Amino acid sequence: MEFSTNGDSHNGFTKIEKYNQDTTEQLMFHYKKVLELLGEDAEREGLLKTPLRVAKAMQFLTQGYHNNPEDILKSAIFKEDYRQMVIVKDIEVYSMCEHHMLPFVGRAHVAYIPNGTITGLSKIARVVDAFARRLQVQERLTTQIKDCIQNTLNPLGVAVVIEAQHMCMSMRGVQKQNAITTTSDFTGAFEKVATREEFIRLISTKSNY
Ligand SMILES: Nc1nc2c(ncn2[C@@H]2O[C@H](COP(=O)(O)OP(=O)(O)OP(=O)(O)O)[C@@H](O)[C@H]2O)c(=O)[nH]1
Ligand SMILES: [Zn+2]
Repeated sequence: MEFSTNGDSHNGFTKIEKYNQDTTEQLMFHYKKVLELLGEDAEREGLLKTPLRVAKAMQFLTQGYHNNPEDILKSAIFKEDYRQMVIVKDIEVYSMCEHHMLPFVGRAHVAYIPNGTITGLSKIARVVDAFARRLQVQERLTTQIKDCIQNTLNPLGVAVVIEAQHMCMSMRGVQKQNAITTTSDFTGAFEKVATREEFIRLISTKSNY
């Protein structure tokens, strides 16, 4: 898959400028059919470029299949004797539920306790993105982030909490506008109640920044 970026940041996201041509053309073909099956006139002016736009959007939203999260973490590992909790909280999550291919959106809070090595803070958020930008269920997303950090950094423990709202539950189906789903997974030191409670307390505190 050819993905490249021009480094242009657009609303905080890097704009992808190049897509795999064959994949894009096939997606365009099928999305044009989807428009027609939904009762639209795919030839009307406003929809002419829609199959292309959707083809690009869907590749953007699933680009995580082409990222290797373990390599992301390994690209910035530093020896450091800090052995306390490191928490990156309020990481925006934009993912797609694998059942309806509708978004679920929320925040991830990730912590680990280093065991001789630390990783670049941004890499934690990049790992979240690499797993979120796929068709997912929130439970698997939570566990994959935890396993990746545990297996790559080998820290004393990892904790991941994700809070998210699922569009398939609000826009359609049961139509509950305010339901938030929380998932969590822990390893090592976070199995201890006191450590886990410290993590929960720290992610619940409002920052003044
Ligand atoms: N466990 C879990 N379920 C999810 C997630 N995202 C969506 N779902 C659920 O996936 C389920 C799919 O259920 P089905 O009965 O097969 O699909 P459906 O008929 O469209 O169900 P409704 O949404 O209840 O209308 C629904 O209950 C969704 O709420 C997720 O991340 N985790
Ligand atoms: Zn869904």
